[in-house]
Amino acid sequence: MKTFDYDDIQLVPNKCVIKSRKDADTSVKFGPHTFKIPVVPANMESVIDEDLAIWLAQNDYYYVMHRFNPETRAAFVKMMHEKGLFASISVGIKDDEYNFIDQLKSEQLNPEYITIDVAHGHSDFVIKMIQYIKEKLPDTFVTAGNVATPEAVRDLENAGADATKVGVGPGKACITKLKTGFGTGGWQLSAIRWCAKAARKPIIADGGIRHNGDIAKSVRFGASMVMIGSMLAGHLESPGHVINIDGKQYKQYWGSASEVQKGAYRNVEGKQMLVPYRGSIKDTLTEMQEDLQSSISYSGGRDLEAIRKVDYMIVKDSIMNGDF
Ligand SMILES: NC(=O)C1=CN([C@@H]2O[C@H](COP(=O)(O)OP(=O)(O)OC[C@H]3O[C@@H](n4cnc5c(N)ncnc54)[C@H](OP(=O)(O)O)[C@@H]3O)[C@@H](O)[C@H]2O)C=CC1
Ligand SMILES: Nc1nc2c(ncn2[C@@H]2O[C@H](COP(=O)(O)O)[C@@H](O)[C@H]2O)c(=O)[nH]1
Repeated sequence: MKTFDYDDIQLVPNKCVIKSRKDADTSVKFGPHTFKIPVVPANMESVIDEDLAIWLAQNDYYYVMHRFNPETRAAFVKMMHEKGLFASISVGIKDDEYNFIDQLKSEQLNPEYITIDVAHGHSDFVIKMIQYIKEKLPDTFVTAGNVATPEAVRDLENAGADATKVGVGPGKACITKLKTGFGTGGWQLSAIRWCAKAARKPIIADGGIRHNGDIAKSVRFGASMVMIGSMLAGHLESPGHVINIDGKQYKQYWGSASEVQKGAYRNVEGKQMLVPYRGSIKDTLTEMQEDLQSSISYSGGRDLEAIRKVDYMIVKDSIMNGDF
């Protein structure tokens, strides 16, 4: 199969029909809510915490809280609902997680969104968890992942998932490709395209975003939402500490399957690294929205739908020469 990734593609402009980029509508409906932009910070401990989740929900951005403080999740759902905000949490697939779903049901805490967050989402045990959540919390919008193939998307959708998350190994802090030989690293955008053709429900493109223009490319190839880790980790609001090295500021970004996250060197498929400090996430999200408005203008339309129809050129191995 001929494959490509974000740097191998350029979208082809169409005649502009809007007077100003401000007139381009970047909003997206995902599940029961409509959000400002099709971007969600990764559900990683180094990317999101409760304060950031509250700010994102208050400002019409989608968020997914991580699952690495499992005992705080029920209180988190309650707190968000008391503030009049939507609750969006993550679960795994181990036995305790079934007790947690039972707890949510018995306490009538119905989160609007649950994301099943495991490395290898094409699994009987993910299917079982989807079915369990849908039985106990039928009104909750369930995203399941991560997967890499159309067959996986169809299996999870057939089990009841409302959305699937695509991307195995393209992440910046990822070493899955090196440790296991598997994944979509190097062909993530092709994987989005391949999976989106089979999907009957929304897909989230997860991992490998390195530039704002990659968001538009993800939308072009079928993503409804784009999950971003490293590019959203280095902010004032991000959980890690600011670190000064030779007059430059950085923040720590660690993989969810790293030794740092796991507290042990077992089945490690992620690493810790430094990302440049970028100030407030508010400015970065605003810039992403402005760049996406520009993308819509280049697509010759007024909203995200227009991007989905544009032509593209494969420019393998050429476009990054000297650009950055
Ligand atoms: N998107 C990506 O490319 C990747 C993301 N991650 C992230 O790292 C975190 C930890 O992930 P994960 O290890 O799945 O979470 P868990 O530790 O919750 O493991 C998931 C469950 O699936 C079992 N399992 C069987 N085969 C695999 C496999 N190949 N990989 C992982 N689990 C398997 C595990 O058992 P056992 O542990 O006994 O094998 C465990 O019971 C998550 O947040 C995940 O999103 C991790 C790697 C890749
Ligand atoms: N293989 C691994 N993938 C991981 C790990 N922790 C998170 N992730 C995935 O990466 C994306 C973010 O990617 P980025 O390119 O935007 O930085 C995240 O949403 C997860 O799917 C890990 O330890 N190993």
